[in-house]
Amino acid sequence: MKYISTRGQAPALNFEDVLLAGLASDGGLYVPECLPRFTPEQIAGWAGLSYAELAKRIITPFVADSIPADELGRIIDDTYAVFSHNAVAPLTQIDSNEWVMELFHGPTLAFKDFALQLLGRLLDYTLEKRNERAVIVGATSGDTGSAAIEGCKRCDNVDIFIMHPLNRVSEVQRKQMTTILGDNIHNLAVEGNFDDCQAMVKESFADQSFLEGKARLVAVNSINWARIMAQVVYYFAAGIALGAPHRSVAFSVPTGNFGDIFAGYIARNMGLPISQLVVATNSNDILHRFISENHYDKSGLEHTLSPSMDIMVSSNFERLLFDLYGRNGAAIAELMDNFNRSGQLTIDEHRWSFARELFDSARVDDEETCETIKQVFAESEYLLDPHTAIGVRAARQCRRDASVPMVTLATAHPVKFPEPVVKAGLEAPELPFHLRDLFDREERMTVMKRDIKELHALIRSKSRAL
Ligand SMILES: Cc1ncc(COP(=O)(O)O)c(C=O)c1O
Ligand SMILES: N[C@@H](CCOP(=O)(O)O)C(=O)O
Repeated sequence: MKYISTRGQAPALNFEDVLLAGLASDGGLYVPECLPRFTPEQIAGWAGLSYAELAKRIITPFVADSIPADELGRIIDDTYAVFSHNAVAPLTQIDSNEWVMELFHGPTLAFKDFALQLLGRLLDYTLEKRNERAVIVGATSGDTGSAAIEGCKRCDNVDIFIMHPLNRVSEVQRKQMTTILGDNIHNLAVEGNFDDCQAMVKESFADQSFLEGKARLVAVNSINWARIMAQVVYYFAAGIALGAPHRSVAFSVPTGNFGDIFAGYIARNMGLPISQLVVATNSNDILHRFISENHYDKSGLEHTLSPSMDIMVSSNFERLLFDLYGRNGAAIAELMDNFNRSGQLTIDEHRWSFARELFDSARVDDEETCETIKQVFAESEYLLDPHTAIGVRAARQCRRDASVPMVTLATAHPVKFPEPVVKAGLEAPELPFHLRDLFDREERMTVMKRDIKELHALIRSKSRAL
């Protein structure tokens, strides 16, 4: 399978090179040139498979020319063996025909583990095989950081630098990142917001001269196609459990960088009958404004009770635009150029209407988030984390057809975000056994300005590869 850039100028690559590439050299994001499509008979035949077996069937066509089947099988088995629930992504019913898919049974208690446990192993395998070293630069609003560190901490061939916005992640999130100590792990707390951190990641890919050709720069954010690929699997898992391919399914997805919901869109294009995708945002509602009014415009970033979604510029939105513009890279390059200059974007009406056939959206503020946590707990004694609460509220607001199962992605465990739980008048849950001493562990991080030169100097001084 070949991968092409959304901006049409970068060379087409195979999976291995895409895994190691991050952003394309023209500033675009890599996507498969042509998606594999499964027949209803194939999908029906997957009922009852374990999560790992299902993952092998879905991931194989994306990686087959880079990773032999037996290696891939071993990597996938190892990846999903570390999850603490046998079902890996269990479904819990919270109302009639309404479900949450729990994506928080991995080591760091958020959906990021699904892709980053896999990515760490894929990187390890690939770098070892090529005898190469890599520098990872990532941005996090709280969850990607710890999942990436957990996923890559054992890779001897990587140095990992993770930027988070100073004082803008929850205590548990920060501790999960900063207490994993190792010579190859570097936590950087940036005086800025998530968008600043993400912009510095992209600037680093655009000009890699600071590496002096001595190491590869690798992305762990969802700009890396491997992240999206791994996240496609759980849509199939939920859909099949609820009757696909004989029955359609709808999903509501707490959304920030548009990676998770984009994986749902890909699952649909691969043959899963998804009839509706709900983009659920917090007050940082740029994506809701696009879906509801065809107006994508950058405004100030607010600090909310769902900090992982405090994101304004959504990287993966470009991947959707690429499809909406008939996969015309030149058109996307121009569109993104205009957006970078003006901070605004509106697309042709017919393209937007096409997106609206599948996508709906809702914006949920902090007060409504706490109300929803309280309401769902009163209805079913099920405790939602604030991001999932946004998803559930949006699902209830936007649902098109009550006969279609509606699944909200439970993207994090509530233990990571005690503040909104307590504000909802409920008791915060206790940390699970493997994190019980989290608050006693030694922390290590460096505070820095939003300054690309400072970042690159730090990387040069700390990376073992440079
Ligand atoms: C808990 C949680 N929910 C939802 C999201 C949003 O997901 P995405 O950025 O893929 O849209 C994130 C961060 O990305 C997150 O950490
Ligand atoms: N919410 C994320 C933000 C980064 O998104 P990513 O999916 O592109 O890695 C986080 O928790 O860090």
